[in-house]
Amino acid sequence: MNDKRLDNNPTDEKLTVECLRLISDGSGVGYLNGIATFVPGLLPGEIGEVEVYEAKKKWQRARLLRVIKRSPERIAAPCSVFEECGGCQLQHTTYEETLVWKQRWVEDALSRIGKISVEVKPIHGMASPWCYRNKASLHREPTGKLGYYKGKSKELVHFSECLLLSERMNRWIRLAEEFLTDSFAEIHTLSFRENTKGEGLLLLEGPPTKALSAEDNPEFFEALFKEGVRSVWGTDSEGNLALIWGEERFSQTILDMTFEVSPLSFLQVNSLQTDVLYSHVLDGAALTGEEIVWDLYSGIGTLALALASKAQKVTGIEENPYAVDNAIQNAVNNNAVGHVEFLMGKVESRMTKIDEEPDVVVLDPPRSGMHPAVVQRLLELKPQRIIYVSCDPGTLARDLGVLTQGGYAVESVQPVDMFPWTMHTECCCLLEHA
Ligand SMILES: C[S@@+](CC[C@H](N)C(=O)[O-])C[C@H]1O[C@@H](n2cnc3c(N)ncnc32)[C@H](O)[C@@H]1O
Repeated sequence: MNDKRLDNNPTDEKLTVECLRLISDGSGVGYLNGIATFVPGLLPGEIGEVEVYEAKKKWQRARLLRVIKRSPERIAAPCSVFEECGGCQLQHTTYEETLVWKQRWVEDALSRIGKISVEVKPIHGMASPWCYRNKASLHREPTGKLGYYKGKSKELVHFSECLLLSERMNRWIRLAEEFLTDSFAEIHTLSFRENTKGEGLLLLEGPPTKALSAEDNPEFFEALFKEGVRSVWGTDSEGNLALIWGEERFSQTILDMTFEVSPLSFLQVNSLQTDVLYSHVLDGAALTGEEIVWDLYSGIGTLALALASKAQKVTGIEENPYAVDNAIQNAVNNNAVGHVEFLMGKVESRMTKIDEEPDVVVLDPPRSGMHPAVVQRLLELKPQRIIYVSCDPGTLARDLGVLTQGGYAVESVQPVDMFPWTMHTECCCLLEHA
């Protein structure tokens, strides 16, 4: 059936489409003979010449060949590899316009998927939306060249400067390209992290062939140290995480608290906006000091510890053992021992074994949202307030739909732009039990 349509509509045929809106992957959408046609790079109000490369019964994807009528919101993408690189989807329009669309995507998801009628607060954008990422994962070619994957492919896109990273982190990447040509040949991925002090951590990933050693390339480590990198991690001969060189502890400051983070633990990638996001969580939780609080998907304990001084007790649940170790140490470092407990395991199974009933639940699941068993358990426990932090409006809307049918009201939805120029949007939602 699909092939037949493609036969009737050969891929090299040039067609004209008018873009009506942006969908949540950043593509423009218009209609060709009543078929929804998704065109990355086309903006609302624009007319584009396109060619279809994938056709289904009800929708098709097309490649933009040229813009015939231009939107006043179109800008020249500041990044020279924007069109090839999969990292950003929205650099062809103004920052203000990207915020307008992110706001709409949240509103649409909540009403269409969740069937929720709520006024979404204006998105909290960034005053300066560049150089915000504190983490970069680069893939490596045998030549030593580093790059990002192009879209969902394994094709590498090289760049001289990524505008989402600090100048310092871009320099670390150049150093790695310069020095890692012959040594560490088996390394296929390099992940840098930078904290708010400008200190860095590097994780080298590859197959567990032999233990990595700083002796194999001392010039590289010296050069990194001069530029602020404080530790390099890799694997030992059994494939376990091992410090190759430098300081064991790497920490990040959030809301004036200090958190140790292992190379394999989750950390919010936008340091400035993390404070904004967490402030909304603290406001939503509205703690008086009496409450039993759960922090589900607690990572290195950032939210749990930010809440601890205002609660009777906070219990965090997290499946990543490195993150749980960090959280336990972070409780000691931030004088919260006795107020917090961190449990390791999957939220869906671990939460059924806790012998206490929470008044307030804060949760920040991965993009896939909550496991259905977690939603059901929350409906049984009926905490008075739930603060749901989400990086995916679609799964957020799905979960909120179930919670609202089970007796919760969505009191507020606050989008925060944690990922400028990309299609991603973070939200902090407050729910109250009736
Ligand atoms: C989006 S992060 C949030 C972490 C933390 N709240 C923060 O702001 O840094 C999600 C966390 O959930 C953990 N996770 C993912 N699935 C899980 C599950 N089924 N049970 C427990 N933890 C899970 C991940 O390891 C990660 O640390």
